[in-house]
Amino acid sequence: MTGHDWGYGVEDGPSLWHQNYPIAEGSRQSPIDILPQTASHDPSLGPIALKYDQCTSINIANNGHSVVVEFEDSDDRSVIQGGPLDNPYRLKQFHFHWGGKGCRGSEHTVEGHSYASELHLVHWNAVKYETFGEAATAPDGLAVLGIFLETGDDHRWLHTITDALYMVKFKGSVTNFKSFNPKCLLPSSLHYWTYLGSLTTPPLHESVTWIVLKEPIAVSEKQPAHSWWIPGSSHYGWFPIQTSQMELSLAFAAHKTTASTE
Ligand SMILES: NS(=O)(=O)c1ccc(C(=O)N2CCc3cc(O)c(O)cc3[C@@H]2c2ccccc2)cc1
Ligand SMILES: [Zn+2]
Repeated sequence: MTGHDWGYGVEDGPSLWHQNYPIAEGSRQSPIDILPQTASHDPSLGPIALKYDQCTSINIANNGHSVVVEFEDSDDRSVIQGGPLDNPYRLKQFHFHWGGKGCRGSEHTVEGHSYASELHLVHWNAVKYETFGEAATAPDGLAVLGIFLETGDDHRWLHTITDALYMVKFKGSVTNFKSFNPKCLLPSSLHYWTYLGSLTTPPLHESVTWIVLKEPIAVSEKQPAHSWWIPGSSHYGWFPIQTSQMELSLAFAAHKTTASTE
């Protein structure tokens, strides 16, 4: 998996990915434009359940396409279940899709409306598959929870992540990022749309059950106040950087409360 044969530029962007990844022209490719009026209500779909209490984040890394927070996934301590899923799926990582300077970067759209950004919490089916890599190629291997980010009030905890971005400026950099619980990134409602789709980046495997929350979370204009290119990344990673450089341990020390989710 070379990280530099695709990107978001003119020479290597999404419209060209099919050259190296023919599945780009497959039958269940993501992202999509979500049309709530035509989405069929499926009464057999129950609520999704997130068990993130014993979350163990390990590190934050810049893989050249995005900044990813990895989790310990050796057991079922952090899982998503319910909704369209037949069994629990383990949290593996989360990452964001930000837009270019001043442009809106969500991957999914709702009736053509783009959001400022989109958070993806990536989970894998450890009941049926031995490893994440194996699950990532299976049609029921992954479940990704998509959460839209909209500009609005200052998000109390997002600064913890944006402050950490200083540590992973360059592609391939990794830094410790312990005890971050993504529960604080959830909106108050877990109402969702769901469909069978794919990874939104190469290798574009058609292995994702998408669960996209209807309610966005708010990030303040201040948070993406200025953004900058992540040197060394093939992706114009316009990540919001806070002016206040808070000590990461200090931010986590404050981070003992977990958001309540219904
Ligand atoms: N946006 S998304 O659909 O939620 C998504 C989910 C997972 C992954 C992921 O884990 N990938 C794909 C991209 C990638 C790039 C790398 O440089 C890398 O080292 C790993 C990955 C992994 C991946 C690679 C190969 C098979 C499966 C996953 C990427 C995107
Ligand atoms: Zn993603």
